[in-house]
Amino acid sequence: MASNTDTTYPTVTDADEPVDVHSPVAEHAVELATARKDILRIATAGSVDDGKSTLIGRLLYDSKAIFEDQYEAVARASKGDHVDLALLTDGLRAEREQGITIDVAYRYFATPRRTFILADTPGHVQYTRNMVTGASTADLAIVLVDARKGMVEQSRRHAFLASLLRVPHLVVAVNKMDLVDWSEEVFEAIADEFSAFAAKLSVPDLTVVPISALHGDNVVTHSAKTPWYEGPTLLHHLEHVHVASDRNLTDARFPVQYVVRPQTEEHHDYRGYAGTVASGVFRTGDDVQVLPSGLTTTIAGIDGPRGPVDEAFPPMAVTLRLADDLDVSRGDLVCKPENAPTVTQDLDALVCWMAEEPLRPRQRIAVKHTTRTVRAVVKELAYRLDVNTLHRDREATELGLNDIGRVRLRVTQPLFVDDYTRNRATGRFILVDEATNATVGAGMLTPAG
Ligand SMILES: Nc1nc2c(ncn2[C@@H]2O[C@H](COP(=O)(O)OP(=O)(O)OP(=O)(O)O)[C@@H](O)[C@H]2O)c(=O)[nH]1
Repeated sequence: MASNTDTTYPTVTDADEPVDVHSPVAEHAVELATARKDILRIATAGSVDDGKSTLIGRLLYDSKAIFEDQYEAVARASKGDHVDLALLTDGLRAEREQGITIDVAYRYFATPRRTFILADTPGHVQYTRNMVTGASTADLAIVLVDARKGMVEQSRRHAFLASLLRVPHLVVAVNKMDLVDWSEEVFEAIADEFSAFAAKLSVPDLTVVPISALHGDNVVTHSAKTPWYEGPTLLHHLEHVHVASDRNLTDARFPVQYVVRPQTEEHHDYRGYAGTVASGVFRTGDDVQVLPSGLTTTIAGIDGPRGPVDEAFPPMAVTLRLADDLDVSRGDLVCKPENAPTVTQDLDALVCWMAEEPLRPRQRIAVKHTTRTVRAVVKELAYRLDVNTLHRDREATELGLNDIGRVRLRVTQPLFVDDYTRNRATGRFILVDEATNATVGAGMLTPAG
């Protein structure tokens, strides 16, 4: 068997992010994951001016994730008494958006305990779309609320989306506490209202923190202004929230991203299948099944970026070597014979529509599911959901921009799917306009109800 320790294989980039598939950030994430650092993926949401940029700036600054010269530039550009940390975030955001139509910017920061990948989803325009994009892979969502305004319609909407996307942990950051005199009553009223709403949504874990992003209170260090608050600071919670058990380590799913066949003399008989483990655990010697062929074999070896590894689990990017020379190609799925996903051409999903041009029955569209892209036709729109009242409008004939509804699709080739509630990686897909290649929707395969 060929050894690969001195061979550089291309890095897997696109199995984990639904939209920003080729970003260097995704590559970096894979790097970090394979280095086995503990990673927390965070999605942020808030309405305009709630202080999201300031909070992100504060987290980056206080965790020393920015360079001194960046801070000095921001300090010089700030008006008034305070250094405007939002300039930092907005500056980065502007840089990121130059020339590319990506709405979600990913940022990194790290503490000795954890590495954080923060999906910064601009609140004002198309927030549903941005949040769906950012939150579908998130371990935790932060919803910002302005303490002066309390819970507003968008807070409800963001909490609803986080629960719809099955984000396991929700944090409500009650910001601008300095503007309500650090009032415990104001904070408690918001916390109570939010908890009551979250209880209706099956939010598994809710934490509410009183903060001032501008002044840094309870963001990284405990504030002397809120002696009545005994909970964790925001960063402490982010560092300690327990996420390992949120990952599905039961159902082994490895969507093949590409076949690795180095063209060098030395490695001419090497063949591996590269991808990111979507769920479950793969070990050398395991019996596996490849879909759609249904053929079975065993794993001869697993190669990580730094050489062979004994086992692979999500979200590690690895190359699997199989004992038999099967015909495996991009879009195939490696799983375990006794625990295969559903193979189907009929998708029944909650779809969040993200295009100006509405979604309508009989429309043709492309479906991108894990590493497989297939053509599809919209068979039926069962209902459109009102996110504020949770009412289902069964008379609806189309889904407009940012609408959510239950849609049935028929795809031209089988997909290997799981229920989204069980497996976020194989239970979601994105909808792509065939003509423009733009992402126009995101779907979650959840049981019809
Ligand atoms: N007093 C006070 N002002 C704050 C606090 N956090 C943010 N602000 C101010 O609120 C305004 C809006 O903050 P941003 O961080 O730009 O708000 P945002 O939600 O990120 O807005 P977008 O980026 O446009 O979505 C700015 O003037 C901030 O300085 C806070 O804790 N206290």
